[in-house]
Amino acid sequence: MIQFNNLSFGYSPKKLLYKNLTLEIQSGSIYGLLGKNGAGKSTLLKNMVGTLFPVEGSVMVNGMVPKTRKPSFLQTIYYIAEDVYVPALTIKQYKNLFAPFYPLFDSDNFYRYLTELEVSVDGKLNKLSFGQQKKFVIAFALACNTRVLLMDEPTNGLDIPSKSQFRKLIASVMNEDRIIFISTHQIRDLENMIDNVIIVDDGKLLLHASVADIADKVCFKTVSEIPAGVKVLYSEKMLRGTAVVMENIDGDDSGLNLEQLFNGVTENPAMAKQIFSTN
Ligand SMILES: Nc1ncnc2c1ncn2[C@@H]1O[C@H](COP(=O)(O)OP(=O)(O)OP(=O)(O)O)[C@@H](O)[C@H]1O
Repeated sequence: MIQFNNLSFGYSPKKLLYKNLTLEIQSGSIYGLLGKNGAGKSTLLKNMVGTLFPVEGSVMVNGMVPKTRKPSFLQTIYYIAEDVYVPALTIKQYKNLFAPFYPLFDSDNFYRYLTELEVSVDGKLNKLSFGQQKKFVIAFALACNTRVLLMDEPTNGLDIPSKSQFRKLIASVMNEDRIIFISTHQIRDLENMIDNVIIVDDGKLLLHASVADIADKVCFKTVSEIPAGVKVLYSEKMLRGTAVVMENIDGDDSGLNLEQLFNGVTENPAMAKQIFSTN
């Protein structure tokens, strides 16, 4: 479990980005972290891995304090940054150098993931294309078998087949002890994969809800007229009617449209709060 307890964080002491953030992230779940540019997504991930740390309050990852960066903590968490960096080493050299830091590293699976993601194992890593480097890092991260896996824009730069392969791999490595936490703008890449959604804006937590809770509280419809007497979180004129995200008063099961949900929550946070705070 990851617990943010009244966490405040700012890059400058005079201007806090997060103020009193309290949030609990459960094991056994895949989280999608969404937010506009500059909303504070990467900052949140860096607080979890301990490269940034709170000004006030705390963050605990499976009972450990990230900022101490103890080996016993670092071997349980893997963070894929948005911009990957790979040294001028072969895949084998890289594995021999870095895998020993992760006691649960699975070499057979590592090569299997590379094959499934179609990353060539010959030559130096820095000669691979950006997308191939990204896939190499994903394969390595998955093979580390850490209890916490944080990924910042993992599908950025991946081609279409690789994105679906990525989703399959994530589903295959998930278990009840693990937390997989993905920050992204590529909303479509997350649909059908995540079971919890977190939306932040300007350092504020606008939404933390399970996909089941979202389906319970709102429905996604295309209507000819915007319905009256019901909370409409978001509407958008389409070719055939108006797409709406509205309060789910009839218990409809209309699936999830993360993009529309995101637009509704960020444009209308007060209404989102009202809808999602009801039981
Ligand atoms: N090293 C830094 N020093 C000062 N301010 C920073 C630093 N890194 C980020 N910020 C600021 O903190 C805020 C949050 O940045 P962050 O990178 O967490 O956003 P993000 O949601 O990940 O954005 P994006 O989607 O564009 O990657 C932004 O206003 C950004 O300018």
